[in-house]
Amino acid sequence: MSLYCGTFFRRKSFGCYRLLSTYVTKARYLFELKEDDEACRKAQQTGLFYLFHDLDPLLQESGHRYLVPRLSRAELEGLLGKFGQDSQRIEDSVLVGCSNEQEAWFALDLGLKSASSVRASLPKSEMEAELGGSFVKLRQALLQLNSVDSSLLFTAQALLRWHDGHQFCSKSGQPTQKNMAGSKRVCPSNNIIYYPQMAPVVITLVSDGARCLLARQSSFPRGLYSALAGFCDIGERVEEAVHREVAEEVGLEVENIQYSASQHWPFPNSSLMIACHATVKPGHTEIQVNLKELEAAAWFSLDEVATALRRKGSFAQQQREASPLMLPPKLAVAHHMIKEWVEKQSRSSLAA
Ligand SMILES: NC(=O)c1ccc[n+]([C@@H]2O[C@H](COP(=O)([O-])OP(=O)(O)OC[C@H]3O[C@@H](n4cnc5c(N)ncnc54)[C@H](O)[C@@H]3O)[C@@H](O)[C@H]2O)c1
Ligand SMILES: [Mg+2]
Repeated sequence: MSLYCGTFFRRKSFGCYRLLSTYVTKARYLFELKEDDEACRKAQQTGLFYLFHDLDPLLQESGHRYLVPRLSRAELEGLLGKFGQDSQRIEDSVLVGCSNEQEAWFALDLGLKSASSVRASLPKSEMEAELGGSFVKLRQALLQLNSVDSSLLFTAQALLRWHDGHQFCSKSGQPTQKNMAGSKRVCPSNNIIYYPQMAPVVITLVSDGARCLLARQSSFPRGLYSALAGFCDIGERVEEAVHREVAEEVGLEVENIQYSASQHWPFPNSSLMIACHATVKPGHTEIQVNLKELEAAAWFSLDEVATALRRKGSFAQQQREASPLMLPPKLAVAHHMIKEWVEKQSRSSLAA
């Protein structure tokens, strides 16, 4: 039997040869780049770069989709040169992933305002003209990106935003320094290490066995309803946060909490969405909406939700067609949970 097959190959590890999957090799490589500044600096020589301007990613329109261009080191140096910047600026980039072939991917923001002239914000429209693309608000581009690109851009934007907001040590007030990969910042005066943070958020799809509970905030597009979401309080377990958020927002007590999925969500800051299903006790279904948090909440039947899930078109199109219920886009974990609930309910009504 050959020791080489498909995505597996040999690597010397702990004094003996063993097979490592492509995934494990990638994970170990990324770990090395985060830990070792020299290795990361070397990876920047052959890596690819996603560009941002003031946290908006560079995108290129292609029909109804957006493509996400990446620049080689040589292309990036050429661009920086045209705007009077030297290649030192490349070290401001943050590591966001790598290919199966260990080509490292970085994100670099050339538009963030900085006190230093070396880190000057480069002019947006001139850069767009030079690059043949535009810097687009990530929220606006969401529906026109594929899931791989959106996930990568979510990570990149969150990391760039975190670095921009953590330039100073909260203890000493001194400037902090980014490591080469951008996986941490250190205060040189007291060696405090700061790591990028995410806020845990629970999102719960409550069911009474036949219907599911969806709610909307006044900031949502007209007609859009989603599952109940809320930030975890410090010291809280996920189950406690689910109980509390549902009680706070709609005045119900839930049971049978089941984890479904999770997602990193960059809006408005970096959140880790933890999606759960839960049920209310039979008969305990009367909603009391907390109007400080929500504009409305209601129970929806399987038929109403399944019909809304099948609807295609942008929110604007659906609003023009006066759709009675609009659901979150496919890439939101709320969509995934609602779909999961519809599938489960449809299976059990078929079996009945
Ligand atoms: N991806 C998805 O499917 C999906 C769906 C719904 C909501 N969300 C996200 O979930 C998040 C939380 O939902 P919500 O707004 O209903 O939360 P919420 O019900 O906890 O209410 C928000 C309020 O919580 C407080 N808060 C406590 N900790 C906070 C923190 N770390 N950051 C910001 N505010 C904090 C603030 O007062 C804020 O106004 C939102 O940011 C939203 O973007 C994602
Ligand atoms: Mg909420």
